[in-house]
Amino acid sequence: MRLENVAFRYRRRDPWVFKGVTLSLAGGSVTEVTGHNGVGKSTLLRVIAGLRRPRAGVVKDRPARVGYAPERFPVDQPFSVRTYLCHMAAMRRVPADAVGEWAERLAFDHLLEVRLPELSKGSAQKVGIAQALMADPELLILDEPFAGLDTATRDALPELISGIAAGGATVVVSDHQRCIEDMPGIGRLHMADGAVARLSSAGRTEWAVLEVEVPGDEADTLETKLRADGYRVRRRAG
Ligand SMILES: Nc1ncnc2c1ncn2[C@@H]1O[C@H](COP(=O)(O)OP(=O)(O)OP(=O)(O)O)[C@@H](O)[C@H]1O
Repeated sequence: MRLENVAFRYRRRDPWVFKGVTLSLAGGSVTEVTGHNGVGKSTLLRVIAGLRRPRAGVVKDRPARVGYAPERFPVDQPFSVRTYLCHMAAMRRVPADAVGEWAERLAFDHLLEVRLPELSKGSAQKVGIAQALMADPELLILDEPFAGLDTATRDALPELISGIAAGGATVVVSDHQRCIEDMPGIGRLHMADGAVARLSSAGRTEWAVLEVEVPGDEADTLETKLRADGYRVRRRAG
């Protein structure tokens, strides 16, 4: 699919979230979107998914079957996990067996009878991811899927994502935590100042290690900033 000169703002008098965005997203590719908080990653993902219409420009050749997992899964619906997922499966004409299979793969099968509002943040995140994956999507959009996940699921998700891309789907992931940055062949989009730049991985293969000491109360902010700018950050205790 392709975005041509796409611009978006929420309301007519609002500032543009982004402008002049032209990019192609190939079938079989995984693309990581990075950028500071509030720069417009979720908004770009919603436009790519077709949930928001661009105010200018065009989106061409969006695949028909889209799976989208929002940054925060809306848990205020009065259903159990099973009822919700079976309903989503029926809407997408997916056999109901898929619910149990995905619940097992994402390790929340013990929560199928729990009501959505009673889920923990990470478990709700898994349900949101499952409903996106279940649709056998040709375009898969995951907005910060790693946030709040337990280690086992966080470790398993990159392989799941690359498997879906290997089947020909176009995958776009916003990933503050940089959990998929080392995925072979991954494409990178970086958002800043209302523009989207494609970063090449060429020239980025040789990494230097720089030790920096910062005041403890600034460490979290700085870490987030550095990660959003595309750097790898490792914390040392003490
Ligand atoms: N529904 C909305 N209505 C109006 N403005 C919005 C809406 N959603 C987001 N915005 C604004 O659009 C801009 C981009 O927000 P967006 O959530 O896309 O950023 P983000 O890069 O995903 O942020 P984060 O990293 O914190 O998730 C922000 O200024 C935000 O306040």
